[in-house]
Amino acid sequence: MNALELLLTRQSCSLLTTPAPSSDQLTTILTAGMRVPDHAALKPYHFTVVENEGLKKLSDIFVQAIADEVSDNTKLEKTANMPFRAPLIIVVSTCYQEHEKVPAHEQLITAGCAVQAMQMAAFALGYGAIWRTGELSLNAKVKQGLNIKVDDDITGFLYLGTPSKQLPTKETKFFQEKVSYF
Ligand SMILES: Cc1cc2nc3c(=O)[nH]c(=O)nc-3n(C[C@H](O)[C@H](O)[C@H](O)COP(=O)(O)O)c2cc1C
Repeated sequence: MNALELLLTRQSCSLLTTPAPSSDQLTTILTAGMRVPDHAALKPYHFTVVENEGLKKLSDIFVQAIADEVSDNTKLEKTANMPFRAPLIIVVSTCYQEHEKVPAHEQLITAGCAVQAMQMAAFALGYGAIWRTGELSLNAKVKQGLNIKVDDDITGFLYLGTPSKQLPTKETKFFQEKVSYF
């Protein structure tokens, strides 16, 4: 797949199964994540790779994070199952740094670019992926369980794996309504 084909046809896939990217492929994906636009080269992100027993650990963290507020078993079960929607998850979080020229929102954007870059690398390798956040990404107990500082942000849970179903190609979104010429 060439670069333009990737950019013009990419789409997320939420139906993911094994195999996950191999160790070498994961290296490629993480390396792509490091190659993002980054003002002052702060590397204001962290990647937590969740696989194998890590998926169960993440599931436990999710459930414990909401257990005090939620008693509905269906919701608890749904939450427990979330990490098992893919064989590999990369949690991308920020590592905000004080910098006179680089405000926090720019650092968040860089971390977001890393999610996108890793998703694109996964697509180029023939895998599917979807970027998720949701209320758990804002939950302090989830951050604590993942060793993420409470003042940092979880930019995304990038779910990765092999598409279990070929989804129809989405229609092209036309740029005309979003572009003006000055
Ligand atoms: C920051 C961010 C957070 C997102 N969070 C979720 C989410 O929690 N759940 C979800 O189903 N999709 C989420 N999405 C959307 C999907 O990643 C995906 O972009 C969307 O389903 C549209 O599919 P497409 O990428 O094929 O256009 C999020 C996207 C972004 C950029």
